[in-house]
Amino acid sequence: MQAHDLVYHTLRATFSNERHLSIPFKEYTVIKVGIVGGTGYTGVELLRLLAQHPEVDVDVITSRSEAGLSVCNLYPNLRGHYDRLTFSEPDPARLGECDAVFFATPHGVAHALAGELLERGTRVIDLSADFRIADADEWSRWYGQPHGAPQLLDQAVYGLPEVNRQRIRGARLIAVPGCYPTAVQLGLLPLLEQGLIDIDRIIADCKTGVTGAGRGAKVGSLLAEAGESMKAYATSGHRHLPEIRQGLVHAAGAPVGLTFVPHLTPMIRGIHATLYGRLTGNADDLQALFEERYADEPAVDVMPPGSHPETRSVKGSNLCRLAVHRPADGDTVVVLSVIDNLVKGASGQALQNLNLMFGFPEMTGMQAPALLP
Ligand SMILES: NC(=O)C1=CN([C@@H]2O[C@H](COP(=O)(O)OP(=O)(O)OC[C@H]3O[C@@H](n4cnc5c(N)ncnc54)[C@H](OP(=O)(O)O)[C@@H]3O)[C@@H](O)[C@H]2O)C=CC1
Ligand SMILES: CC(=O)N[C@@H](CCC(=O)OP(=O)(O)O)C(=O)O
Repeated sequence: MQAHDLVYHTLRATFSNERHLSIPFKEYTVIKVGIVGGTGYTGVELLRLLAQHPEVDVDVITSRSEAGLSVCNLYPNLRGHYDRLTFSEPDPARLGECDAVFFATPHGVAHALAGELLERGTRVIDLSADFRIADADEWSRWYGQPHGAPQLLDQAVYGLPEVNRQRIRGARLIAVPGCYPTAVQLGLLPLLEQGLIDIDRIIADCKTGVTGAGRGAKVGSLLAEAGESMKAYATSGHRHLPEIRQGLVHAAGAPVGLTFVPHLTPMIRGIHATLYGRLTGNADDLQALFEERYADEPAVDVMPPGSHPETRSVKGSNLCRLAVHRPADGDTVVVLSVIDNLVKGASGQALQNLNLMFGFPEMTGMQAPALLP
């Protein structure tokens, strides 16, 4: 079933999927989705969110290392939601029967498979960096390998709804923004769009939790290495730098000078970005500027003046919480931006894109407030 011929599947929605059994008789437009890379942190987060989505049926979920294992055996938090779903080897023919496929895989995997799925009429939502950078040579320089699908770049839409909502609605291939790029761009967009800061000297000082590094075993993610400690990394150039710069240049309409320094902190989830700019334009009411820019954005919350948003205030939710400050009424603006790297920074944003592409209410599956504490 493809997007253009969606039909009502009342009985299927009600009886074929255990997730719907407790829901009273109702008509649903159910689409079938696949997830490539279902054992990773963003894959399991997609499953958690999709379990609350009445119009999506997860039909295929892949893992090469866990093929044959029941999803609920690996992730007991999903028991009762996906009891008949089992990991399988990635099979383009099966995936191509889905209306949409999410790639929750390391870079390079979507390059290899996306073209075939698009030809079969399946929409692709890629959480990796494969299609985020418009210039294939630039991508190759930062990712240390040739770009595997430059012919698809023309149709890839950068999936930041706050910038590209209309294009996302009509897209067949979505590049879901990275976690740091989401937090940084949302914090700076209002200032850049209005030409209020010196675009030669922007600073993004960012902190992440350890799930940002994925579920694979790495010494740096061990409790004894990352716990009770904090460090900067990739100061001379992180792979998200060209992606962030691309978005900021688009907003400013001119080249920007950006210093981006990421830090690893002993959190499980969360990104905290502290963004600095030197004010050059008329900045009488920065609070009103931010409130107006995001007034109609369901995934952005501009907090009251003087606020200091906490990462835990967005844990598990598809929200970016922002606060804007002008210390001592000087010429420096400081924007604080927090997201959950696995939700607005990855799987939630991916689902927000799917909702837009298929005409579902934009935050379907993501209505619950954040977990606190
Ligand atoms: N973690 C985060 O906060 C964020 C991650 N991202 C991006 O999302 C993607 C997934 O991240 P994350 O969930 O953390 O990654 P993980 O390392 O936790 O999981 C990767 C998944 O991909 C599968 N996989 C690995 N290699 C291949 C392959 N060659 N072919 C098919 N499947 C493969 C793995 O399963 P198996 O090996 O069994 O097949 C596993 O299920 C990455 O590109 C990451 O950069 C984006 C934003 C934030
Ligand atoms: C802690 C840690 O290692 N974080 C990752 C975050 C990147 C990420 O999540 O990948 P995307 O490029 O797909 O967004 C990093 O710095 O590389």
